[in-house]
Amino acid sequence: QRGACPIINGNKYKPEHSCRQTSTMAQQIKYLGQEEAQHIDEELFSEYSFSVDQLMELAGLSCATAVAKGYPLASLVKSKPTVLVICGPGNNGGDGLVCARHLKLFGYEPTVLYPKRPNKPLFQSLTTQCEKMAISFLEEMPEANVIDEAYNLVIDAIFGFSFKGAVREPFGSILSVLKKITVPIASVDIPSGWDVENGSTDGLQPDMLISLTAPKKAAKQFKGRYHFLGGRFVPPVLEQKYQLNLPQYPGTDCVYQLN
Ligand SMILES: NC(=O)C1=CN([C@@H]2O[C@H](COP(=O)(O)OP(=O)(O)OC[C@H]3O[C@@H](n4cnc5c(N)ncnc54)[C@H](OP(=O)(O)O)[C@@H]3O)[C@@H](O)[C@H]2O)[C@@H](O)CC1
Ligand SMILES: [K+]
Repeated sequence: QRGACPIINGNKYKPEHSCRQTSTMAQQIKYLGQEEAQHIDEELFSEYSFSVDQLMELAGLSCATAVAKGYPLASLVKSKPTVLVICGPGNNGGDGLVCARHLKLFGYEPTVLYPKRPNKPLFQSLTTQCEKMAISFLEEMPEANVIDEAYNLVIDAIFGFSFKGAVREPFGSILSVLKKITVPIASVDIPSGWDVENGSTDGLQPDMLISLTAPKKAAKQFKGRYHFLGGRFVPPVLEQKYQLNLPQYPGTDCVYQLN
C-alpha cells in the first residue's frame, strides 16, 4: 500500500517492528548502473529462458497500470481521455506499444507516434495489435501547442537503459518539442535523453517515472510527482544475486509506488 514502509523482502511486515525500526534495518532498493541493467536483462533471457515479448507484455502492462493510478479517467480534464504514446526504436518503444494497447483496454484513447520502426516480427506484431484495436498512428510529431490542446498526457517510451551519447534525429527534434509541452509526461524506465546513470539537468522533467525491474541510477534525479516500480517478473534467485532489495508488491498488483 502507498504509505506503508518500503521494506524489502526479508524484513517485510514483521508486526513486532515499528516502521521506524524496520526502515533502519531494511536495505534500500538498488539503483542500477547501465551495464548492470543490461546484464540482468541478458540473464533473464539466457539463463532464465524468458522471451522478450513475455517481459515486454508485463512491462507495458505495468506502465499502463501506473498511468491509470496516477491519471485516473475521472481526473482527466479534456473531453476525451486522449493520451499520446511516443515510441522509440528499441525495447523501450515496444513497452510503449504494449502500454498503448492496455491503456485502450482501460478506456483511454491512445494515439501512437512510432517514427523509427525496427524490421523485426515482434515490433511488427505489436504495431498490428494496436492498429487492430483502432489505435491511430501519427505520421509526424505535432507542435507543442497542438499536444497541449489535444492530449491529457504523453507517454515517453523513446529510450530506455541502452541510450548512449548525443540524441540522433528524429528524436532530437521530438525531445525538444516534449521539453516545451505543459501536459504531464510519464516516462517508461528512464526519462528519454537522460544519461542512464547521471540524469540530465536540462532534459525532460517528467511528472511520472515507471522504473522497470529496478530503478536506474538516473532515477535519483527524478523530481516528478509519481515514481512507480513495475515489471514484477524478477525471479527471487536473480533478485538476490544482484541484491536488488525489491519492495514487496502489494497483493497481486503489478506496480509498487516508490514515491
Ligand atoms: N529486463 C528488463 O529490464 C526489461 C526491459 N525492457 C525495456 O527494454 C528497455 C531497453 O531496451 P533496449 O536495450 O532495446 O534499448 P532502448 O533503451 O530501448 O534503446 C535502444 C535503441 O535506441 C537507439 N539509441 C541509443 N542511443 C541513441 C541516441 N543517442 N540517439 C538515437 N538513438 C539512440 C538504439 O539505436 P542503435 O544504437 O542501435 O542505432 C536502439 O535502437 C528498457 O529500458 C525497458 O524499457 C522490457 O521491455 C522488458 C524487460
Ligand atoms: K523512456
